[in-house]
Amino acid sequence: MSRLVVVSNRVAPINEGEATAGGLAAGVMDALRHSGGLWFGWSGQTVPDAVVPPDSLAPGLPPAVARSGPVTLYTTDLTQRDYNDYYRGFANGTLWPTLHYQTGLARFERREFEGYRRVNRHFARHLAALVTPGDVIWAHDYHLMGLAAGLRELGLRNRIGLFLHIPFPAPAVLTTIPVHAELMRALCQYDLIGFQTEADRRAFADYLRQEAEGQELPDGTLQAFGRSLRTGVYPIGVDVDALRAEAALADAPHLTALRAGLGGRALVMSVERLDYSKGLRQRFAAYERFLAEQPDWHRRVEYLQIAPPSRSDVEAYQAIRRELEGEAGRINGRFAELDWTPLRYLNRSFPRRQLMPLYAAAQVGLVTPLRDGMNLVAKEYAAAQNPEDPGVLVLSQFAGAARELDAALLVNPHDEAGMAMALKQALGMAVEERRERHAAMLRVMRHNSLERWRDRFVGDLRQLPSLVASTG
Ligand SMILES: O=P(O)(O)OC[C@H]1O[C@H](O[C@H]2O[C@H](CO)[C@@H](O)[C@H](O)[C@H]2O)[C@H](O)[C@@H](O)[C@@H]1O
Ligand SMILES: O=c1ccn([C@@H]2O[C@H](COP(=O)(O)OP(=O)(O)O)[C@@H](O)[C@H]2O)c(=O)[nH]1
Repeated sequence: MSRLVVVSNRVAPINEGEATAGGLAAGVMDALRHSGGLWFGWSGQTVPDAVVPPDSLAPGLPPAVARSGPVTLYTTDLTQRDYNDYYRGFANGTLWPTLHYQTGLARFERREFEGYRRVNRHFARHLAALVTPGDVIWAHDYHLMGLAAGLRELGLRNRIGLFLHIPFPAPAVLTTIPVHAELMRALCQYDLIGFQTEADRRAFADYLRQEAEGQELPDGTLQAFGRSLRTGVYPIGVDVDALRAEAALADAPHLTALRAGLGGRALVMSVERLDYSKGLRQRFAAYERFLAEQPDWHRRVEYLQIAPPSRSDVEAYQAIRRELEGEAGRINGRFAELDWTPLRYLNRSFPRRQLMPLYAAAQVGLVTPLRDGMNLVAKEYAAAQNPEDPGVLVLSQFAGAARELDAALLVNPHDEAGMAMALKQALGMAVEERRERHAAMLRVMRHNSLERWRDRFVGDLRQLPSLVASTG
């Protein structure tokens, strides 16, 4: 069978047990561990600009190689300029906010877009030296919308697919990016584009129809910018059994410490990168409202928020961090007692295997992003629960996960009063209802597993008729 070559900006840490930076790295590593293959991406390190001359067409330093089980990891450093223009600039200053419907936080600099294209071409050159004609190439996420175009320029005719982990917005939102047409033209050099939800796939097809005179054929093929490509919906899943085994480690020392601190109080828990798209500000406000309206819950509940800093050199991330620090202090100042801290706010990351027993100990998982491609934490929380006495997942209707986990308590993350009510409902929910909701979520998660996500995407990519794969 043809070899699988994975490309993403972020790769998982090589050392087992280190905290993964986000759902993509966690999901791809879990998926690749079974099938094996080659994974190429950024090392997470930057080097001074002087290492690579500014106008160099060469891809820079040769990639470093490491092995993690059956996965061979090739990683490359970014120069400071590339990091600034591509990662911090166009990817996380323009694409991330816009694709999450936060156009007010997006900026656009032509120079950064050029940097984005330059790094995509550099990735393509590195990759071209590693792949053979029979390999299938599976690229990931918004950082690499231009990778297939770079590979085609170098003459590669391999089947190339992209899975977009984050939302694809309505055309009216995407077109706020001044270079949307150039970006989408490059994106159409992929043979297969996968989305988390049908709404995302539909929005992409709508864009091509409305803005690029595209067409959708009866068999689902899209035609635009002189290309034919396929699309599909592949919700990323989790390995329920592996997560349940991690969650069952009841003697973990950090769990003992948590239990001692709780002293029998109910635990409400949230975990995410400190990102404005995750809805922390609105969630803090909802919790404050809950405490103000439900004095009988004082001293009987604690909210643990784990929020490791992320992309901290992007201004919008610095602003949300400052704001949340202030809010956490204010809420505790308003309600805390000598023997009760209602909100514990931790700005550090934990390895996932340490998080799982904590989820299992939490009566409520509060996952309320303003927008999210999927949100794996929602699935991990549900997987961690004891089926006989499960906790309740309170989930944003705007997370991709809500399409599958509709047995959760769904909330609008902009509705503080609604979230406060949902929290009360979750904390008081009878065990029969909790079991029913949990069983329904577990059924969906077992069906839409991580394995199925990988197998369906890679299977569809492998099966593309060669005509589709080679036109261009
Ligand atoms: O690489 P970083 O800049 O540190 O950010 C971490 C990752 O965040 C995003 O994750 C997304 O993928 C998840 C898995 O499919 C999905 O559940 C979540 O909703 C998305 O936000 C980002 O898309 C990744 O590229 C980043 O590596
Ligand atoms: O301290 C932390 C915080 C998060 N995560 C993991 O990071 C991923 C976050 O993925 P999600 O899809 O929820 O959001 P993203 O960060 O990718 O936007 C999940 O697997 C979490 O378990 C982790 O291992 N340690």
